[in-house]
Amino acid sequence: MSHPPPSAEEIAVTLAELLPTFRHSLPRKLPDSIWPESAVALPSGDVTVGGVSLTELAERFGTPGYVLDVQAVRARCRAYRSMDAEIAFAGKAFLCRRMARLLAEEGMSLDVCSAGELATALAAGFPAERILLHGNAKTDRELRTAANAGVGRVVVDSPAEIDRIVGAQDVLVRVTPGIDGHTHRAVATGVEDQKFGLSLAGGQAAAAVAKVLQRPELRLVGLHCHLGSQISEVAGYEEAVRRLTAFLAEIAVRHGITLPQLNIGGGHAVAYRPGDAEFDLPGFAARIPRVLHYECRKHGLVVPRLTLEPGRAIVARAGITLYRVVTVKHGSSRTFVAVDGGFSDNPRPELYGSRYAARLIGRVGAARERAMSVVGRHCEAGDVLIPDAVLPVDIRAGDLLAVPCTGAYHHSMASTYNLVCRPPVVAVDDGAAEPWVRRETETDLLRRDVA
Ligand SMILES: Cc1ncc(COP(=O)(O)O)c(C=O)c1O
Ligand SMILES: N[C@@H](CCCC[NH3+])C(=O)O
Repeated sequence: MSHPPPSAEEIAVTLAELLPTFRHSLPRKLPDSIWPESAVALPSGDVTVGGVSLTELAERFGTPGYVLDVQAVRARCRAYRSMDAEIAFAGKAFLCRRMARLLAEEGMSLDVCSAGELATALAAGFPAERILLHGNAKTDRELRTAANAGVGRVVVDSPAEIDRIVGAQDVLVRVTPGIDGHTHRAVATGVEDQKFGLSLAGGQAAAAVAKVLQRPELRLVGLHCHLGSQISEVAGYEEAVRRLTAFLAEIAVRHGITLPQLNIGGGHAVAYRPGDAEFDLPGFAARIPRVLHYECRKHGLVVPRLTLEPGRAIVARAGITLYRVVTVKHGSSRTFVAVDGGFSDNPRPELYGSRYAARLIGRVGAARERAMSVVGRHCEAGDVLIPDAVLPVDIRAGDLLAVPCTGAYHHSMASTYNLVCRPPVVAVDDGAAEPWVRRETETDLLRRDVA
């Protein structure tokens, strides 16, 4: 007996039922903007990054651990370097010797803000002339080390510092332009009345310029400003270019000099969770040089060389943190998934209320998912990594979790709170894993404990 052919509606229902199963039976790229481009989800529930299995990385190097996709970092360096500008990576986002060597290979410059960052860059053989020294409280030792090493430029952040700069040095004056980048107030540095820079409106920037010019061994090469961090709008940068170009014109009139460099800092936002606002780099690359050229023409200035200082936008998305679930506790109103890391490897949720996503790695979890709190291991009730992570309901001790977009300001802000050792950084590239920074051990901790 022959069956009547299925209706279009029946075919659609069958396909819809089969599709999820089919989808999970093939490797697929992780769809959202928060994973490195190379991330692939496998039918087993594992994820590979840079061609390396995250499950294998966790087994080989332990957890918690930071994973860094080398090609993702290089791709971001190249995206920025395609602009007609000097690109100085902000070392505070993530720095180790191997990273400094990668940056040198990619033709980047480097912004350092401490003796430690400077020592790391120099130990890696990073060309000193491509280093800029930042900081609102540079010590004499740091200024001396920079001078001895032949560091390219010092970015002046206070009037008193001008007297303390050692030797013949190229300097930029850091200007506070009075621009709100609409970001978290802890990282908003373009606005008035805070510790960074010299106010444009208040005249402190103009006074600093005059003071630098009084020291003949210093060469004033340009102006700098940094609006803040995790800024998603381009408009603030356009306004910064307008205000700083007007100031360059004022300097030209008052002192008869044309400054050849304009550094408008970094701060370009990334998405930490799907749907978060991201910085529009192509829009920025199209608009900023146009505004700069227009303003320079208007003021009759030679167009200065533009410098950018992205940190987060270069490394954030290249990084992933791997955690092992230690215990799952069902509280009165929520489930707590406690992992073997936390505040010490990621203080950003507590500092800025930053939000992340997490993914179960290495097995296919229950189809049903629910929001739960991924919490750290530290002795603070606020040590909550993700208050609302959507995870399979059968999550259990021993499971592996990956938190993407942790390449910037995670390793660099890690602490040893509770004397918990800091995680390693393992770089992945073309199917191979290479530790760049090893895991800290209790012996490391005790080495500093000298009495
Ligand atoms: C002077 C300076 N330049 C560049 C950066 C890099 O910022 P981001 O990592 O947000 O690009 C910072 C940090 O905010 C900074 O203080
Ligand atoms: N540490 C901050 C950014 C500060 C930028 C340094 N000026 C963060 O994790 O977002």
